[in-house]
Amino acid sequence: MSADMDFRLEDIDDAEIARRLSIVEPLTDSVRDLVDAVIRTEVDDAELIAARTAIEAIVTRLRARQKDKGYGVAFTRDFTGMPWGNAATGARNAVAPPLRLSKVDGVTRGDVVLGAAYEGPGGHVHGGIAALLLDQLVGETAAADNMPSFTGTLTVRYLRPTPLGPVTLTGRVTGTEGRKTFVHGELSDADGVTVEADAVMIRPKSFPSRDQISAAITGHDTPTADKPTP
Ligand SMILES: CCCCCCCCCCCC(=O)SCCNC(=O)CCNC(=O)[C@H](O)C(C)(C)COP(=O)(O)OP(=O)(O)OC[C@H]1O[C@@H](n2cnc3c(N)ncnc32)[C@H](O)[C@@H]1OP(=O)(O)O
Repeated sequence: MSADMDFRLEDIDDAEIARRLSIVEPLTDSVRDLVDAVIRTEVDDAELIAARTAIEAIVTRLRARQKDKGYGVAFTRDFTGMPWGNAATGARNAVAPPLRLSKVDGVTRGDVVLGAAYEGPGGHVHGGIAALLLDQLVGETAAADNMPSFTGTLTVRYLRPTPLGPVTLTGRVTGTEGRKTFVHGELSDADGVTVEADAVMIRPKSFPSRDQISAAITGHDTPTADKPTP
């Protein structure tokens, strides 16, 4: 991970974050609903074509103003991260299931319902989706002070198929060694663990420090990442 990662300042407070989320999260939910409806609908071809026309009109409206590339990661001045485009948990990303992870007493945990959009084997969760969620889980578990580590190695064991429906994710740090953090993660259904993962998370030597990022987003410097982190 290098210096050209997209960090930027959003000079807003918690109330403004909440206000923005109150607008975009329902929009993202509606798009998830749309994806689910397209998969499961049994309406006739004329209805499908009419739906496509309506969706294309909405896409044109949204593209009236848009970013050049991805959403990037915005930070407030007090270093609250807003990774709203994130593929696993982004608040503006309808590809991501509506997963929110939180850390309590060293255990990261989250609950989410995986519907038709996440199917692999019939009626069951796609293995890549399980790996995606576990990767995010181990990432957030290893993150300290909102500074991410990156996945070096992720070993995933599929113990039994995971039925579509509600699942729980739990992760905990099992050890640290220099810039490496070892994390164990589990994805479970109501009957227990279906997929487990062990990860080596690494704080890259070329990653800018929190101070460098802070300076970059407030316009005093750029996160050149020349100086290795200790
Ligand atoms: C808003 C807030 C959000 C906060 C929350 C954000 C959550 C985001 C979660 C998403 C997680 C992701 O998907 S991250 C994206 C997927 N991952 C990536 O793209 C990573 C790509 N790879 C890299 O960038 C790099 O290769 C690194 C960072 C993995 C390692 O680079 P490095 O820093 O130069 O490492 P290096 O000095 O060579 O090695 C350091 C130590 O790690 C070991 N090591 C090196 N590579 C590996 C490896 N792949 N697997 C295991 N171990 C490794 C070495 O043997 C050494 O051990 P020793 O000699 O010290 O014992």
